[in-house]
Amino acid sequence: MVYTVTFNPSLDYILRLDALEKGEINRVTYENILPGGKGLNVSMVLKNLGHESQALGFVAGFTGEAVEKQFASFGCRADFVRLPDGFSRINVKIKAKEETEINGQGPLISEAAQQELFRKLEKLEKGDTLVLAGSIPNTLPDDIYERIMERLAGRGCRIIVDATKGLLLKVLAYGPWLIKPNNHELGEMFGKELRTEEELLAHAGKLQEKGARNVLISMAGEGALLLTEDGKSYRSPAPKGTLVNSVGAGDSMVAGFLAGYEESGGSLEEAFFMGVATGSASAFSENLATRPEVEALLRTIRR
Ligand SMILES: Nc1ncnc2c1ncn2[C@@H]1O[C@H](COP(=O)(O)OP(=O)(O)OP(=O)(O)O)[C@@H](O)[C@H]1O
Ligand SMILES: O=P(O)(O)OC[C@@]1(O)O[C@H](CO)[C@@H](O)[C@@H]1O
Repeated sequence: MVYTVTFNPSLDYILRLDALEKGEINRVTYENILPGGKGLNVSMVLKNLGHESQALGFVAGFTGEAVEKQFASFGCRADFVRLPDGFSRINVKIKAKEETEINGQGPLISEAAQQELFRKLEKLEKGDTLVLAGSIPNTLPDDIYERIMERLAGRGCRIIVDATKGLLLKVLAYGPWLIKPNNHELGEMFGKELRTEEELLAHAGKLQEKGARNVLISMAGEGALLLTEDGKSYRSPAPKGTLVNSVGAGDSMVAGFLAGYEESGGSLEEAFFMGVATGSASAFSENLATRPEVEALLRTIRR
């Protein structure tokens, strides 16, 4: 079973407008509200691809109820910890000439609530996959990913971490099965801009030296690279298409990778191409990738 953990789920309020004028009243031409947060997105795309998962994390208040309800309406399973106070955040995604995002802070997560999540994670067993994705609210200790990985050590679970630089660097010692920095995040981890594929793969190798097993580097419209634990590397251009909504492209890529790995009986190469196609299918669509969209793109990049 795949479990996704999202510490700070959200309602993503997606707005489209011709131009965003600072300091003015702006009127939108399109609006939508979707459940969000990286782990939830991974679960929703897995569902679209025909794979079950269970989402874990924290929700609070009326926005939390809306997250739960909408998430369930997509046919996704969740076992969230409900917090007594506060409300799940609303993240505003403004699509004008350029994309602007305003992500909320999220509710306070008490020590007792953290323990409740840890109890839920006790059910993980050999062969299960855990996806830890997204930021940690600043009301939580920033070693929480490490604490989870420490507790699960030796159980034979595959752990995927999709987080930004500080968080990601800290979990490497626990041997995550897959990490997915984008090319900019990878550069930031080393305090430099990485321009060529050779530079990116060399630095992915440095993350492997620190403990990461497989490193998937996403590069938005430039495609992706994969460095596997047995030293093989794969590259793929992004499929051709028109960018409609890049929110969740990275999460979709993780879901596609997992689905591809599962469906191919454990081929990292197949997982990689399915990941790229799924990321791009989400980027080219108003909503998250669907199976027919992914299959159509996969045919354009895979043999
Ligand atoms: N403009 C684009 N054109 C084609 N494919 C894209 C585009 N943007 C994203 N993708 C696809 O999605 C994958 C992941 O995108 P990206 O590198 O932006 O991840 P990310 O930085 O984690 O994104 P996010 O945090 O917005 O989810 C890319 O490797 C590519 O396959
Ligand atoms: O604030 P975080 O946790 O880093 O990111 C949250 C978020 O921006 O990521 C998802 C897209 O990847 C959105 O659904 C969500 O709003």
